[in-house]
Amino acid sequence: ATGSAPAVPIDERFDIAYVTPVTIGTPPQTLMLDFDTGSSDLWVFSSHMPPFQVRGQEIYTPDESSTARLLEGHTWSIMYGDGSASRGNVYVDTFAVGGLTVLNQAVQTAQQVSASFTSATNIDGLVGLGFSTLNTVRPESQLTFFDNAKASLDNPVFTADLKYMAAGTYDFGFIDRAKYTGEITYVPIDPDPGYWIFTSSGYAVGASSNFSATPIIGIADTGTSLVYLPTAVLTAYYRQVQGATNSRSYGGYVFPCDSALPSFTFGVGEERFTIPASYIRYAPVTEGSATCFGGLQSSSELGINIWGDVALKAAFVVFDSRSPPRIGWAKK
Ligand SMILES: Cc1cc(CN)n(C)n1
Repeated sequence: ATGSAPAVPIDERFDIAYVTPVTIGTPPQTLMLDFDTGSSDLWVFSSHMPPFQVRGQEIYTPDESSTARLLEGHTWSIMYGDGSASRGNVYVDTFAVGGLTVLNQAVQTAQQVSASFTSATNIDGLVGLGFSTLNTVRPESQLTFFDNAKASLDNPVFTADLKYMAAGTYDFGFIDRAKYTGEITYVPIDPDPGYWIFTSSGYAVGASSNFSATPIIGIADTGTSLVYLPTAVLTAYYRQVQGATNSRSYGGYVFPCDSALPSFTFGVGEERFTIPASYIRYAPVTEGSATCFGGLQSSSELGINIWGDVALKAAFVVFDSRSPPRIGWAKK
């Protein structure tokens, strides 16, 4: 089996996050979920939430699904790197995305979500594509949809083709030769922490002229908007940007929106990927401001480097969960 589904930006002005249509239950209930390689819970806004926490999101109502079964005594609770959080109980039900159907998928129904989820009116929940060891359901942790689907997939892989201010694609079970150019460069993944962790071979400010060959261990995270890298890399980059400052009040590097920006190049093995300046001129700090927030930010507070959407949309990325797992990067 194979599947293919769109990854649609939730905002037409900035690539804050991408959502993908899925159906849950019988008859099918359609929700738009954020496919997140940086976590491993499949959770949804639900009929179990207080109405004031729902602001336009679609909700899953298990009582209206003839195939929903409560997973007795099971609960979940998750907090993400950005401080957002949610928790609730658990059902199993039929889950379908891009032509793929998984019976008895654990669907975590929210009872509480934090304010930032309530404000994200175009995100109805998340589909974790990390390793199932990270799943937060207790007393028995649950498998991701990808782990449940894997045995029936033509190949145990999924790919991310995210795009700048446009709809991209998640493919499951196959690698679409038409979505990339040249060859795919694969590097090993350390699955133990549960993330898609790999080592980048270095970086350059601008094109890959002055490339610094220095290993950068980080996670490929489709659920994070920006790129978070070590301070040394950030100072090397923003030193080239007129008026750039690391703003405590805005919580990161900002610069005048009309400043010239270099591109940013990162290495995967011998291959070099360049993030265009337009991706790094991420968004005005507030609507209409002449100050812009950078797409490259510091990882010093996070304890881990993150290759989020700003980097992922510069490439075609293969998440290959063969044994041992690996990640592949190709130009497009
Ligand atoms: C909701 C959410 C998901 C992620 C990435 N794993 N973050 C940082 N926030």
